[in-house]
Amino acid sequence: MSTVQGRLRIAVQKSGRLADRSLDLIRDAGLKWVKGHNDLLYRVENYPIDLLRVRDDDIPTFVADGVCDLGIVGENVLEEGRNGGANASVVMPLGFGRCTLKIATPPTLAYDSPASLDGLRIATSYPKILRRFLDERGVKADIVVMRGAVEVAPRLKLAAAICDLVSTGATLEANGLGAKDTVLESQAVLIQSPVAPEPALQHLLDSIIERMSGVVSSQGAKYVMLNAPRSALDQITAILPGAGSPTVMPLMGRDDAVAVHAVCQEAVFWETLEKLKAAGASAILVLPIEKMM
Ligand SMILES: Nc1ncnc2c1ncn2[C@@H]1O[C@H](COP(=O)(O)OP(=O)(O)OP(=O)(O)O)[C@@H](O)[C@H]1O
Ligand SMILES: O=P(O)(O)OC[C@H]1O[C@H](OP(=O)(O)OP(=O)(O)O)[C@H](O)[C@@H]1O
Ligand SMILES: [Mg+2]
Repeated sequence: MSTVQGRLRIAVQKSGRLADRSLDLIRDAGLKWVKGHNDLLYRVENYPIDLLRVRDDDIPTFVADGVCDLGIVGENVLEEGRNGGANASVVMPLGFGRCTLKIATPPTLAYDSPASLDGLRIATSYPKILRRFLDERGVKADIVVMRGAVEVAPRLKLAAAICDLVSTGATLEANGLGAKDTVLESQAVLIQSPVAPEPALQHLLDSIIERMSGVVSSQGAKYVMLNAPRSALDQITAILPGAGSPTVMPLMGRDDAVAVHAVCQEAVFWETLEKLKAAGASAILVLPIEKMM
């Protein structure tokens, strides 16, 4: 049973890289709140739901223990937080907060493969994930845990190499380190508690998940409308990126051409429009999609 009677709880990062995008997703799923005095808890006005704003490291535990029904957290934090007990399950990847946990080394260290780390010290904030990575490859290395500023460890001679999150690579570059092997690819995920909510809230929980799924799948998706010569229909539908079966409709007074409407799940670039045009398409419109279910 959820700990608060009559209300669902969603755990989100209070401040940091995932905070804004997590609230955007929840807002796009139709939830409304006003920021009150209580910084820890946002009370949703239009549904019996509270948003619990916490350090991201605490989110997997809150969700695993049933303190929260849902949570939004990076896969890196979720993996690092796994233990022997009941865990939160991943409902879906959310497409933001993408980063990679990588081994990085200074130029003075000869690195060919993880075996090059044998006998060395590696600094990281992700000791469990790194230990598993090394064990799977039979590499014996010491791990020194740092909560932040991991990239300074080689300069301070605290460690020979590091294992840290990378996205643009600017932090590594600024510290004279080079990215090597990938330990984990990560993005934000929606996680769900193994503890069921009280029965009266199950329907709301399912509906929030479905709405979030709709928001995520409509992100980047486009609605494309165009006119196509019948003779080029196969070629044109093949060019449309990530379109399932497009809708094909007659055009009034035209036997030789049809209107094609398609939902494209992948980005529609100018290059795609140029290819469509070259294949005979005309009157091409690309529209954003606000909601999808
Ligand atoms: N450079 C990055 N680019 C994209 N996503 C990142 C990057 N660094 C981290 N992330 C993702 O964002 C999550 C949150 O990062 P952030 O730096 O805000 O965490 P934090 O400092 O641990 O915050 P908290 O105070 O909540 O503990 C990370 O766990 C990771 O999933
Ligand atoms: O490859 P880059 O784009 O440079 O990003 C990588 C940096 O981003 C993260 O830290 P963040 O900036 O979130 O600060 P933190 O270490 O205080 O969490 C991560 O720990 C790296 O230091
Ligand atoms: Mg944290």
